[in-house]
Amino acid sequence: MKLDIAVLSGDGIGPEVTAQAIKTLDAIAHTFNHSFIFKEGLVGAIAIDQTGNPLPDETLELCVNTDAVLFGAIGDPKYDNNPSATVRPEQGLLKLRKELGLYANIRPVKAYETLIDKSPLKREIIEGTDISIYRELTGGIYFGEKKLSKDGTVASDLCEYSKEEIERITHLAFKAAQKRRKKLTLVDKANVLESSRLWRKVVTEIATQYSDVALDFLFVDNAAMQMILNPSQFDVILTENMFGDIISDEASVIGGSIGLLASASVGNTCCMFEPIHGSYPQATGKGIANPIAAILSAAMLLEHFNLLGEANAIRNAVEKALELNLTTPDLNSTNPLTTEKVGDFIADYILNPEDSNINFENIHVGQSTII
Ligand SMILES: NC(=O)c1ccc[n+]([C@@H]2O[C@H](COP(=O)([O-])OP(=O)(O)OC[C@H]3O[C@@H](n4cnc5c(N)ncnc54)[C@H](O)[C@@H]3O)[C@@H](O)[C@H]2O)c1
Ligand SMILES: CC(C)[C@H](C(=O)O)[C@@H](O)C(=O)O
Ligand SMILES: [Mg+2]
Repeated sequence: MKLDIAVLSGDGIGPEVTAQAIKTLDAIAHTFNHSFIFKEGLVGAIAIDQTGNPLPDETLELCVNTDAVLFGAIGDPKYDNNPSATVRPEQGLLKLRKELGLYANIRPVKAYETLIDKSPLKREIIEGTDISIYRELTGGIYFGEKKLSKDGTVASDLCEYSKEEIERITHLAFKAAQKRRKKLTLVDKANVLESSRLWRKVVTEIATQYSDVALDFLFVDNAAMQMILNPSQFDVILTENMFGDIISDEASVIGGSIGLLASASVGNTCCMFEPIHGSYPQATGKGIANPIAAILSAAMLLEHFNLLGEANAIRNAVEKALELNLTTPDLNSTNPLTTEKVGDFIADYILNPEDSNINFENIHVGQSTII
């Protein structure tokens, strides 16, 4: 298969982790005889620095005219720490999601057996956890009208949802639940918010078309607690934009590191794949960022194009790295590998999964090659 992939590495650790995802996709292309063409575009703080615009027109055009977008991360403290900045890196990401119509963001959360004892949560709590979070991505409070009074003392952000916005992601979430453990939990704040009451009404109506799926509801404050107390109760979680943002970072604790959590953002025509983490500016250039979230985002890209064997080859290589403790400091405090070395190992394992010449015991930080 030939795929054109727009690469938007962005800021901070974005370029480092995205480079490992590309290395992995190159190994897949080589092994399975595909052609992946990568074209780079500017986004975020680096785009502001170079063009004054967090999403230059050329980048948007590149993304519209490609098969898929691979996104790194954006964000820079020089904008985050300046409340009066008028242009922000985050605006580039939000505009991109909106313009590409990426209304559903799918964030899988899983407890890897080999990492369970590294999680701050107890084994018996997280064992067996396998959740798919369906986060609405182009509506709600992120995109409602923003106001600041003239004297700068009153501010507001409107949280607005239409029936159609709720319907389209709800169908995707129910279909996903049908292929999984047939349970869907709507996370909302319907005891307080009118927008949440609309979510409940619409989701309840649509549930009649998916009678094999058990639907339940949780208020977001309780859901945040349940995520830590009893995460294996969840199968598919459906939720609005901001709640999904927050509970997915929280859920990453189950896996052992946010550096493991990938995502797919889909709409009617375009698709984008990105780690759920941010630009982790403190780690920029240090080689300590975990590249696995970016690499698993590449696996989600392949799944989107029905390249299931290829996606599995990535997942197997990632699981091998985790099993052998060939990981970055977030998961391995005693003998960590660099971002690049983890990427090297994963790509190498894809190329030579059965190669008995790979001596896994001899992989050390500081070597330029794996063997
Ligand atoms: N999709 C995105 O591009 C995205 C997502 C979240 C935050 N951001 C932006 O990123 C910047 C930093 O935000 P933040 O510090 O709140 O969130 P962050 O996700 O960048 O980092 C939070 C913490 O998570 C851990 N972490 C994140 N990525 C990691 C990785 N790959 N490997 C190991 N550990 C990792 C680190 O401990 C880090 O301190 C901000 O500008 C924010 O707006 C961007
Ligand atoms: C950077 C920010 C706009 C973004 C979001 O809130 O959607 C991020 O936190 C994410 O999870 O992708
Ligand atoms: Mg987030």
